[in-house]
Amino acid sequence: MSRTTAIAVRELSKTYKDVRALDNVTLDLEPDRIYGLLGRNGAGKTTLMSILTGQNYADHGTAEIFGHAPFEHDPTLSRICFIRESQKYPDDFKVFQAFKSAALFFENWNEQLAQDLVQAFDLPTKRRIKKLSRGQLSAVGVIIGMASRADITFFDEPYLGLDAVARQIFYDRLVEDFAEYPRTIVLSSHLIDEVANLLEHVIVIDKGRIVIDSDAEQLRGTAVTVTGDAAKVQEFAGSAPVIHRDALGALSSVTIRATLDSDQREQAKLMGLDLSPVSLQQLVVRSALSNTTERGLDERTEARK
Ligand SMILES: Nc1ncnc2c1ncn2[C@@H]1O[C@H](COP(=O)(O)OP(=O)(O)OP(=O)(O)O)[C@@H](O)[C@H]1O
Repeated sequence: MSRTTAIAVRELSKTYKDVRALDNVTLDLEPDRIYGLLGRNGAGKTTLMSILTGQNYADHGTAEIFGHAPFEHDPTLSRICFIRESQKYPDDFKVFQAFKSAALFFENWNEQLAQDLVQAFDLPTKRRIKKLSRGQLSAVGVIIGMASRADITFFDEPYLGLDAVARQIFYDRLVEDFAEYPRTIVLSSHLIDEVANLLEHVIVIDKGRIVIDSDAEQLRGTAVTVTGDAAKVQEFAGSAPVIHRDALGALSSVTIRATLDSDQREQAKLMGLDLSPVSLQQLVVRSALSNTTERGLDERTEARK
């Protein structure tokens, strides 16, 4: 593992009875970056995060955080904060007590940030946690995750029940605080378009396998949608792999995997074609769909043997 690696995962696999939740996952995550861990329901995101935080075991392979297996090394665990969608707190805990115990556990805890966020989310700190609404409960997790300023923070779909305004507060404050106190953030989310601008690096997992592991900017440049006269679109697309195709009479709109240079862009313009960028959400959805199709083909071929 190089000195610049925060998380190193090698050939990690995990099977629950007949479900292969992780299938030979290898990844390196650098410190001080915001990662998006994206994927469909049941793709393996929570399983991966729970192994990385020492709350679950892999059947095969290794996972290291700052050079240590998390479950064997307490000092490493205290550098990690894991906020889960269905975070559990002790019965009868009040909100402020949850913050007090987090402050004791996380050495970089920032009380001022916690208080600012309490105000921003309008959270009743004296109320018992079990009486909170679903969105308020999520706000407690978000506040702990942010105010912990842990070296690595995992947010596993932390927004359940948060309204659009509260989610925007979360995104804005995360970016603001990250700019001042960079750390490694791993954010798992289904709301890809909402979080797209936050992410510096994107990891897409599908059926336990990594299907995309790419810098977010680079990833956006790997596909383009070409729209115009169907024959010209076809000519321009040539043999580039097609991710998606829409036809409307003589017009067509084709999304291709290609990184265009300025000459090719000029050529498209001369041909009267329109080029538009592909959103992260589209790329992720298309990758998951093509993985499903390929896996389906693999499995059908296997079955015939
Ligand atoms: N304790 C368990 N016992 C059996 N199967 C499990 C267990 N935990 C997870 N699984 C299965 O493993 C697969 C991966 O689950 P995981 O929770 O990691 O997915 P996820 O990507 O976090 O999904 P979601 O986005 O829906 O939260 C799923 O098929 C799930 O049903």
